[in-house]
Amino acid sequence: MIMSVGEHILAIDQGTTSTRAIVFDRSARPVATAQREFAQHYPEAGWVEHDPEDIWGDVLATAREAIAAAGLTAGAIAAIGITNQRETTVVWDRASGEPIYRAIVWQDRRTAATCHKLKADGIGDMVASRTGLVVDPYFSGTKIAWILDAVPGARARAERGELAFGTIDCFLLWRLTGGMVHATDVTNASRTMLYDIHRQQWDEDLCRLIGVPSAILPQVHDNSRLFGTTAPGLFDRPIPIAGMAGDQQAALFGQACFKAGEAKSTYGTGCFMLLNTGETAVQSTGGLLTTAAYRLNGKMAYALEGSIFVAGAAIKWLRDGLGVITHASQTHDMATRVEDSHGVYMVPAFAGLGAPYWDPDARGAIYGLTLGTTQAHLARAALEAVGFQTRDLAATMAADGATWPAALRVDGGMAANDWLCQFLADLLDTPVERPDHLETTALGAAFHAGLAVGVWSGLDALAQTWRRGARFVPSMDAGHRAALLAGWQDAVSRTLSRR
Ligand SMILES: Nc1ncnc2c1ncn2[C@@H]1O[C@H](COP(=O)(O)OP(=O)(O)O)[C@@H](O)[C@H]1O
Ligand SMILES: O=P(O)(O)OC[C@H](O)CO
Repeated sequence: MIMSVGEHILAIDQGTTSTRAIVFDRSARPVATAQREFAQHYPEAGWVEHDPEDIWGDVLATAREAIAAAGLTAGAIAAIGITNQRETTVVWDRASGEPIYRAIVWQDRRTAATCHKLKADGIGDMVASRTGLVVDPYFSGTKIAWILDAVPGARARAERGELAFGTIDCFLLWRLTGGMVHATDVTNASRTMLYDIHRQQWDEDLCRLIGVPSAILPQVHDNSRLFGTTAPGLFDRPIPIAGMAGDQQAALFGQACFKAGEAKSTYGTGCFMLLNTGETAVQSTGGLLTTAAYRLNGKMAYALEGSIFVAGAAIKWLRDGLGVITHASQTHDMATRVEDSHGVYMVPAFAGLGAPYWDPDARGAIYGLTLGTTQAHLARAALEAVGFQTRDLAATMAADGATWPAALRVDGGMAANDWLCQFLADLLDTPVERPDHLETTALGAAFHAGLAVGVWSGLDALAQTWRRGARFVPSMDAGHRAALLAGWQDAVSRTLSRR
């Protein structure tokens, strides 16, 4: 264990649309937050990029702001925990530290044709059995290969060991340590389509087949350990970086879902439901992912994951694309104002469909429009789509034989919406529990870092900090639920690309 004088933990939560830094105290309460939204780049249809320099600038600025807003100096920070949008891929020059291309974001579909070819070549079973994933542009592997082929000379430089790949956690660790450490953690590695989650090492066969030289890959570590120390000059004192985890696994950890059979669903840009399956890596037959939940002291816990690409992003589209709302929270009152969605179903396949359909070529659709359709019906249909997709994941988990939790814990910006939480409870026929603050992703990163430096003694101490804010109990009758679900299934089947 690393000994440290401070008692606070700084969590960096680098998300898809914004970067947050949150200072937590020993009782796991957020004492100060700083947040910045950053630019999304859509250079071509289906492409999504971020500027890694924007991300780095925002991380540093929000980290400093949060420490100052808490009335602290770096000396009071026992450790930093990093959590991040997963899969998003950065390749940089080891000598200069400069990215050779913008970050290709997890939502980006540019490698769909490559993935179709890989599937046609028959590597789907190998990918599933070794990495727990499905062959899809979502994951980092084909994005890395794309950058190496698109940037002149990059492949040769990668083979000579001059370039480094990292997901956002890894890139930030590199920058925070002044280029001293090139490492990631098991949860982020398990999203690359290159990492064998059973043998817990990079898979040379997959690297060769996907076209990724192993010289580019980072070291892979437990989630909770000393990853490195911040470079001189970044803060008024060097701070240990002692926790790292992909944001969805961090949320599972922050929700204290430490036992097999406990699950959380996070509603941000997308929706990600993770069920802790303990030491057993459950292989889904229905399109869910098997993924590392966390590894502590060398011992792996696995999770079954359902990944939905569009949740809050549909609400953002109502605001920014259609101008139907000016603030996301308005959707609550709009959904409440109408009796039902008036037969409108929205299938938000803006970035293809993820679990359990895995159709990268599907595109969004709205069905059932009439002259009586209002903005409120559209808003309600967008919220309902999030519920229906969650129900699809839950049904697949049940079909995979997984133990369904007594209650589903929810978090993420969109979980602030009471109407959505009640609809989730009704559709899932399971109580939905919301913690008293929704920053569980950041908290999970703080937990990992705090465990490593002794701020918390172990998982029991962490579990005791979980505080329920609200509970939503199912109240929809079974016939109504079945009718709604039938309409949804019909809408989805009309949207699939049938490739
Ligand atoms: N009250 C609300 N009702 C519905 N959607 C909301 C509400 N508040 C936020 N959202 C949506 O949630 C998303 C923000 O959640 P957040 O967890 O910050 O996302 P991320 O970490 O993916 O950037 C946005 O897409 C926003 O449209
Ligand atoms: O940034 P978020 O919260 O939308 O999460 C993105 C996921 O990690 C993508 O797998």
